[in-house]
Amino acid sequence: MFSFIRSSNASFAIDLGTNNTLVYQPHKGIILEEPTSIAFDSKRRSFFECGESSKRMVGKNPKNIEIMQPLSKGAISNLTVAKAYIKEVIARISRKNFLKPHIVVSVPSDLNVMERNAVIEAGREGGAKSVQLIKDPLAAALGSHHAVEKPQGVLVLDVGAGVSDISLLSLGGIVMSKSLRMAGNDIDEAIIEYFKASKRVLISPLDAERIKHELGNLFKEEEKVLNVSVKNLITRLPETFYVSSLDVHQAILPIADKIVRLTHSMLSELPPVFAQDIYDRGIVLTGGSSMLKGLDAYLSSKLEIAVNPVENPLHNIILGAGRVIEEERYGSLLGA
Ligand SMILES: Nc1ncnc2c1ncn2[C@@H]1O[C@H](COP(=O)(O)OP(=O)(O)OP(=O)(O)O)[C@@H](O)[C@H]1O
Repeated sequence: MFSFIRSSNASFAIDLGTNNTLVYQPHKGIILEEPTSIAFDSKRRSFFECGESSKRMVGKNPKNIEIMQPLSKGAISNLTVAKAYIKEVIARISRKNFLKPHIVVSVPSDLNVMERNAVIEAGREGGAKSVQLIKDPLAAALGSHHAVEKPQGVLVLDVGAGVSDISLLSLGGIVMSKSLRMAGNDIDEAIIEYFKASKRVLISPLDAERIKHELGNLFKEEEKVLNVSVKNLITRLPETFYVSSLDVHQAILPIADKIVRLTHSMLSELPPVFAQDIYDRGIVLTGGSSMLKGLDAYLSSKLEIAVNPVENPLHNIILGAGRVIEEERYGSLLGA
């Protein structure tokens, strides 16, 4: 299975997320962490900047330059853009290596065959010698040092940017999983919509994310405010607006409740043989959006189960995928 690790071609693990891409090189660690975005110049008909430098152009780009995201809600939404993006990532990571690399890409557990094939095609045409896939929940559990290979249940809730996924793992595989194509980006969107409808102001996506990070809290606390530049939808003019954490709380609750319902539906369908394990150990909470203040306590209070956030929610999938290429015993977790 793991012949490629010993071959002369380099191997890399890639966490290709809706918002963030991370790359792990065996025995070096994380060597790239960037936004999953690429800029396209329609005048020259070519892609040029990718990652952080393309994200910085958002909102400041002339008409001929489009900032594109190859993924939407965890899956490749535009194959041409995805190929160009992966090609750029591979060019960067294997700059000093003339051989095509082997790559292991972590993907959401609910991708269908076409979506998985799109990742493999994008990887191969992007310049990889071979492409293998690992499912995000398995990588996340390994990255946070849970023993996925044992005959015991581990329940992982991953709330990323585009997808919320809850999976029950045992004996190195996924026993069952449920997902919702809704996560951190939808929280940003909910903030924008709330302020549009109730305050008649338009907030930019970047500010909505900043507001979420700084003021988002699923429990009502003492009011905090943040000064944000907005467009007044009545006067059509820009202005400075004070965003209140109490409004942000109202805006984000509906999405959190959808994540509660997803988790509840998984708990209610747990095979009895795993119920004891899960109620003893609780739910492993990961993904960037697990850092939304109060999410662990909110889930725990609504579902009456322990919810344990991982230490490194933005990195544990890539660290787990990295372990798979470093430790031969995990080779069986890979698939196509
Ligand atoms: N402190 C924070 N509070 C709330 N949300 C946060 C915080 N830090 C990061 N996030 C959110 O985490 C999300 C990114 O998480 P992550 O990198 O796990 O997603 P992804 O892998 O790109 O997406 P997906 O797994 O859904 O394809 C973004 O929506 C971001 O706003």
